[in-house]
Amino acid sequence: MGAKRSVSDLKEADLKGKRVFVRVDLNVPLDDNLKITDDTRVRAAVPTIKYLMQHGAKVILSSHLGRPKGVTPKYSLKPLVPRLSELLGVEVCSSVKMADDCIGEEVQKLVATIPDGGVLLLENVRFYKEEEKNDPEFAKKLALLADLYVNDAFGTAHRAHASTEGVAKYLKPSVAGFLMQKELDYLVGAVSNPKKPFAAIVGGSKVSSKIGVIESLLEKVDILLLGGGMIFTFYKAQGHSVGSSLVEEDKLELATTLIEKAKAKGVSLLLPTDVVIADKFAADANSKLVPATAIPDGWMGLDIGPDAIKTFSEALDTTKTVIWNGPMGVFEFEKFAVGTESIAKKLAALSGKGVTTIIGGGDSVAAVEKAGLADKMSHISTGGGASLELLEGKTLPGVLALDDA
Ligand SMILES: Nc1ncnc2c1ncn2[C@@H]1O[C@H](COP(=O)(O)OP(=O)(O)O)[C@@H](O)[C@H]1O
Ligand SMILES: O=C(OP(=O)(O)O)[C@H](O)COP(=O)(O)O
Repeated sequence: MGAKRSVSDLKEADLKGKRVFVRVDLNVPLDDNLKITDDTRVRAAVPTIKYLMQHGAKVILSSHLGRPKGVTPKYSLKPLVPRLSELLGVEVCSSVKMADDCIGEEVQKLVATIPDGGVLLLENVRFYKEEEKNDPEFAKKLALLADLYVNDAFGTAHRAHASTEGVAKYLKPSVAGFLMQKELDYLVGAVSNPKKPFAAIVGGSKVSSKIGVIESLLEKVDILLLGGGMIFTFYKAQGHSVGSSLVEEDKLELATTLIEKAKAKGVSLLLPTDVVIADKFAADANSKLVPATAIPDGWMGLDIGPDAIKTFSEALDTTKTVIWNGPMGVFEFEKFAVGTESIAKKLAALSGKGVTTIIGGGDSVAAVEKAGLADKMSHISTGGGASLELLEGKTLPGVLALDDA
């Protein structure tokens, strides 16, 4: 996938008075009172919107929220309007309006009222099943609203949907927004051309969900640190007792192959030497520390131990680029969050010393945010699934559809 045209290539002459369809990812968590509990994605969408506003464009924002089946009030994007208005600045608040739909005559009428530099937020594009089917007729109806297209929805760029892929065929130019560009710069740029030594930390629950990432990273990294639930499949494959830890029996052979591949490629693959085990999968479980290779029956490994943290930290001290995907333990339970928190702290400290630190989406981001260290990292991805697919070396349809640079 070559470089894509960016919104920064569009100047005042290209934008003034133009209707710009901007696909953003405003799929944020809402509580029972429809309050936003994490506005990271809203904040991340702001630079592109502001740029377009400042250059006199009429900004039409489109996003999905959740996975609704048809029109579902709890998945309306209306709760996003106040925060979006706040972030875009008081003088433009009045121009953030809400269409009750995302296509059709009424929406077209509303679009016609957007002043230059104004913003309109369309209703959840997934209220139409045609969105996820990438229906060309639906994409044409979206395209009818605008003159050009900006895709800044990195978190949804792995979906070939009408608003992320189909619509790009009918609107030209079709360009990447600033967030999309930044995500690609870090997750493709820094990873394919990293300052070396380059380390990857891969954790999370299952080997099966990370095979692609591990295989792809083995081609690039000098050091690979493995943590989380997946390590027990590796230990079992090596003949160790893992008690009732998470194991994927059908992935034992694969785990052995991955260890051999790392050896053949000269990648230093480190597994935790000690683990914190629990007598049940619960926040209030009894716990103790044991060597990772000697977990007693009836106990399960839920976190990496202090010795592993020390070994991992020392290995990371030698690096210039680190990418992290997946927690080191069940960080949702306080007792088993130490490994994940320690790695987050280590990466924050390394960032301070000029090491490029990239957090590849999903639960690892939640863990870094929980530790209050998000602003210390070089880059935190806004996409879980999308960043995984990129790290696996896949091409994202939402990016592929954009104009080449
Ligand atoms: N030792 C473990 N045993 C069981 N589950 C684990 C263990 N370590 C981590 N996990 C779980 O893995 C989940 C995250 O896995 P995954 O979705 O693969 O990560 P990510 O979202 O970062 O890609 C977390 O919910 C965490 O509780
Ligand atoms: O939250 C998202 O993905 P993520 O949880 O993998 O980061 C995106 O908004 C995509 O949503 P989807 O997985 O319903 O297509």
